[in-house]
Amino acid sequence: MTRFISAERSEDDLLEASLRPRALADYVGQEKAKGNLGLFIDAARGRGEALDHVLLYGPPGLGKTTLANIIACEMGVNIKSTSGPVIERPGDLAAILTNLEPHDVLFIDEIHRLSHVVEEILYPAMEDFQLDIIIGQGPSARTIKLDLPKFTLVGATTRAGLLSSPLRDRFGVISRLEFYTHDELAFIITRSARIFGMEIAPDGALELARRSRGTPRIANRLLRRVRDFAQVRADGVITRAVADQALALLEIDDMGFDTMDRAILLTIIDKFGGGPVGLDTIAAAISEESDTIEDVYEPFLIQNGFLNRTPRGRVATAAAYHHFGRVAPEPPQGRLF
Ligand SMILES: Nc1ncnc2c1ncn2[C@@H]1O[C@H](COP(=O)(O)OP(=O)(O)OP(=O)(O)O)[C@@H](O)[C@H]1O
Ligand SMILES: [Mg+2]
Repeated sequence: MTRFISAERSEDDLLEASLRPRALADYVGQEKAKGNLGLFIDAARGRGEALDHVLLYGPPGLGKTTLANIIACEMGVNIKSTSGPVIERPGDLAAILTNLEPHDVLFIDEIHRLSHVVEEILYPAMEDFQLDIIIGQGPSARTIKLDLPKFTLVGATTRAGLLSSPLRDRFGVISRLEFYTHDELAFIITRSARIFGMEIAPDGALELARRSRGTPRIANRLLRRVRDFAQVRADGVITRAVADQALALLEIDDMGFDTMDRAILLTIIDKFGGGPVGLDTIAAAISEESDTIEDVYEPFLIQNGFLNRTPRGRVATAAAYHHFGRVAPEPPQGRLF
C-alpha cells in the first residue's frame, strides 16, 4: 500500500533532491546535532585530518541522508553513498573502501542491515584504516593487510538499537535526530514553496507544518499535494483555509494522523480494549509489517503521548482515547478512595 504521508522514500523523492539544503547553515533545526558536527568539522579541518566516524539515527525522513551530504560538503570532500543491504559480500565493501580518496566520506544508509561478514571487514577499516583480505582457499589461504586512506564513515539508521555494540563503539560521533517543531517545519515548507515557485501564506505554512508529524519529508510531500489542490480549487495561493480543505480531502486529521495512524490506535482501542497488545498482533490486524509500524508510525505516536510501549505490549493512552472522542477506561488499579 503506498501512502503519500508515509515517511518512507518513494519515486517522487527524486524531486526532493532539489529541496535538499547543501550547507550546514541552511539545515533547519537539529541544533544539538548541528552544533556538535559543526564543531568537529571545524576542528578536523583545522588539523587537516579526516572527520571522525559519524552515526546518525532517528525515524525516516528527518534528514539523515541530507546531513551526510552536508558533512561531505562542509569538509570539502567527495561522498560515496551505499546502503547496508546492497553490500552483499566482503569483496563489495573492499572494492568501495580501496577506491576512496583520503578524507572522503563513505555514507552507508541502513547500516543496521549490514551482514556479519561485511561488518567484520568494517571494524579494522574504521579503527586502523586497514583491510584484511583473505586470498586463496583452504590450507593455502593467507591474509594480507592493505592500508586504506583515512576516511570518514557516516552511517545512518532508523534503528540504533539493532546495531551491534562493536560497530556502534567505533563511531566517534553519535547524533540522534529529533522530530522538528512546527516553526522549523513551517520554515522548511516556506523555503520549499519558494523553490517550487508557489505562493504560500504564513498561516498556510504553519497549518501544513502542524500536520506533518514533525517530519520534513512529509512536510514537503504535503506541500506538493496541497499545491495541486490550490491550483485547481483555489486561486493558487496556499492559505490556511486551502491547506485545511486539501488535508481533509487527503484524510489527514488535526494531529497529522492519516488512515494508518488511526488504524493502529483504533485497533488497540476497539479490538484489544486499549492494550497491552503485542506489535505482531496489531500488525496482523491491520495487514501491515511490524517493522514498518515500529520504524515509521510508532515513534511519532509515542513521542506525542498517544501510545506507550510496555513490556507486555502496546497501550493506547488517555490522549488517544480523547483524540477519537472516546472515554478512556479507568486505570486497572482503580481509585483508592
Ligand atoms: N533540516 C532540514 N532542513 C530542510 N530540509 C530538510 C531537513 N531535513 C530533511 N529535509 C528535507 O526532507 C527530505 C528527507 O530528508 P532525508 O532524505 O535526508 O531523510 P532521511 O533521514 O535520510 O530518511 P530515511 O531514513 O528514509 O533515509 C529531504 O529531501 C529534504 O528536502
Ligand atoms: Mg536517507
